[in-house]
Amino acid sequence: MARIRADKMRALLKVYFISGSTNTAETELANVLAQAIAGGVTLFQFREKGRGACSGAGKTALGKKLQAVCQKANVPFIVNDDVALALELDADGVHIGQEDGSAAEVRRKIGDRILGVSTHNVAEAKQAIADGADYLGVGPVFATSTKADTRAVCGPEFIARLREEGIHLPIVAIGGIHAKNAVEVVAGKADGLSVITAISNAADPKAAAQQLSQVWK
Ligand SMILES: Cc1ncc(COP(=O)(O)OP(=O)(O)O)c(N)n1
Ligand SMILES: Cc1nc(C(=O)O)sc1CCOP(=O)(O)O
Ligand SMILES: [Mg+2]
Repeated sequence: MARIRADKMRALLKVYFISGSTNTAETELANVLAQAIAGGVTLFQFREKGRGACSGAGKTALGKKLQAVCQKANVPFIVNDDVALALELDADGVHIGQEDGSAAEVRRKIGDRILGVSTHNVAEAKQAIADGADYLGVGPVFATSTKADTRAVCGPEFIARLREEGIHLPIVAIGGIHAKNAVEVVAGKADGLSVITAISNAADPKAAAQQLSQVWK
């Protein structure tokens, strides 16, 4: 296997759905994911965090179930934070943040699998690139109530600023994105839209994913 090419990575980031069992009122997250994929989700991140989240064997079992949904539809399956679980499941990749340890070490552990790293400024972005990231997660571009410990809202225009500073790795925006403001993110030079509640809380996850997908057309 070889590292993913930047053009393929950009295509996968277009509609990046992130979720865990605590993000949806629907008891079967696998159903929400299947509907979202039918609506055009291009990449999925299993992020099992927060009060009431599964751990241990329950987390592994849920991960396997969601991975099977992704595999059926040929959508790559990324694991948030938990490198050991990603290796156990033979996931397609891992996403880590600045508080999750060394990206270089994660790259050594996961080989050619996809590595995403959250970055908030040019120095972090350059370090993530040097460490072997395949894409950068940048946010929060808008206010979000899904994650309490975010940095300050940076606005979608921050991504254009990173480009001007010479950061050319694929970038996915995150934080408070929904169908109505997604167009601002696209105009701000992001390669992709990553969302939790815009899909996980939607009455119709398929339609929600379709609307986000439509922004790229
Ligand atoms: C695509 C994407 N971007 C950013 C994040 C946030 O990662 P992190 O800062 O490590 O926070 P947690 O998600 O681990 O709470 C992400 N998960 N995905
Ligand atoms: C997981 C996460 N990371 C963020 C960051 O800024 O790094 S914002 C965020 C939550 C995104 O959820 P929603 O789409 O519901 O706003
Ligand atoms: Mg993290």
